[in-house]
Amino acid sequence: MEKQSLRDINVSGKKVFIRVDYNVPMDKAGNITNDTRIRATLPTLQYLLENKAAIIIGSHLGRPKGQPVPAFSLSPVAKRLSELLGREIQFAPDCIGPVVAGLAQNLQPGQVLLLENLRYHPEEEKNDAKFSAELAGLADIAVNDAFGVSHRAHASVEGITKFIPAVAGLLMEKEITFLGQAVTNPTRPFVAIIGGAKVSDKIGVIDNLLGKVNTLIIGGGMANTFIAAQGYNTGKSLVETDKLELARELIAKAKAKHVNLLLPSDVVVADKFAADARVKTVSVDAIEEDWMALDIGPATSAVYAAALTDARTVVWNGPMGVFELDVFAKGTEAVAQAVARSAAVSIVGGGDSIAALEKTGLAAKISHISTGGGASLEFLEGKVLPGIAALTDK
Ligand SMILES: Nc1ncnc2c1ncn2[C@@H]1O[C@H](COP(=O)(O)OP(=O)(O)O)[C@@H](O)[C@H]1O
Ligand SMILES: O=C(OP(=O)(O)O)[C@H](O)COP(=O)(O)O
Repeated sequence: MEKQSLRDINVSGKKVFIRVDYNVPMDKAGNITNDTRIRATLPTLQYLLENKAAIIIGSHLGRPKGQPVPAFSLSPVAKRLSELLGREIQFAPDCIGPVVAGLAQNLQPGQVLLLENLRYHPEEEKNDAKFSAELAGLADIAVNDAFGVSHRAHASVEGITKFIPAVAGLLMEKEITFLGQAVTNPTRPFVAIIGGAKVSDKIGVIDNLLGKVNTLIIGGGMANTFIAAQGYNTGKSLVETDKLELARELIAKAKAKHVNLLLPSDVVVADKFAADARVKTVSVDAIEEDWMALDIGPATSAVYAAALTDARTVVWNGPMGVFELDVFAKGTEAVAQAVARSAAVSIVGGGDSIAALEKTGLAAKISHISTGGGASLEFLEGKVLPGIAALTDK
């Protein structure tokens, strides 16, 4: 790796601000439903503790839009981290301000302080210099172990590196090494699978991916925009209406580039977003006004599974449906089974994608589980992620 990592510096007796991605899925009651992103940072935290650093942890959770929204508090994460690390974690009521500065100042080597959600402040996402400087003022060194958010030029990810030396954490190092190897010279056929709900964030990635992959499989919420772009009614489905033209261009571009672009031919529709909804499978040209597409249908699953049989490299971000509800999890399960069965080097990334994969029990069959979804897609595109670019060169 061209960037310095924790191993290249001396952290003994230092205060270290570590940016992590603890944006973990939670249920409505506030229980963490998948803690992979927390567990993935333990080697870095243990390394820092063994090397006698005082640790200040910063993270976002969800998208609270610059407001202190209690449902997005990191408090449940503090509890889980304490259990996993087997030691007490101090939890700060905010991420900046005099109280936090006092807690950071008194922090001793071997102690751990978790800050409250960085996105409670709009300055985080604006990459505000004053906010970055205030975070930097808490510590001597910044460590980026938040691969999952390194495609965002945010204050705690990018801005902070302008004020204190910044290096990669051990998770970041692992992600870069693995994804780098897999995507520099992928064994073909190379298949990318994109689904999930962050459509406007990720649809732009498809343009570049069309220059890299042999087959592109689209499912989940992402598929609905493509279904609408083909002129079909999508009822109450999640659709990004301002991306229809882009979706049409992508369909045309795939054709011109001879990329096998696979879109659903059938979908599972429901009359509401709930486990007890009325549910049926319909062809994509038969979605009725008051219904919403919440999973790919069985015919589509079969086509997608067949397209994965001969794959040699697979990158997957975004579930094929609302997998959290069993009735809409079948498409994701079918694709997970096909990826697991194939001989491909497989990379599955993203907070919800990891949760979906673990629900299928097939996680052990995947070559690399990446903590980043959007980040791994942008890395795959060949983009330099701002959070990585900002780290100190070797
Ligand atoms: N057809 C759909 N309509 C609405 N939401 C969907 C649909 N398919 C999947 N989803 C939702 O997408 C979410 C995950 O999307 P995303 O955040 O993009 O994935 P990741 O976290 O893996 O990057 C899941 O919560 C899932 O319920
Ligand atoms: O969950 C995340 O991304 P992902 O859904 O692409 O895996 C990261 O924590 C980034 O979150 P963001 O997309 O709200 O910036």
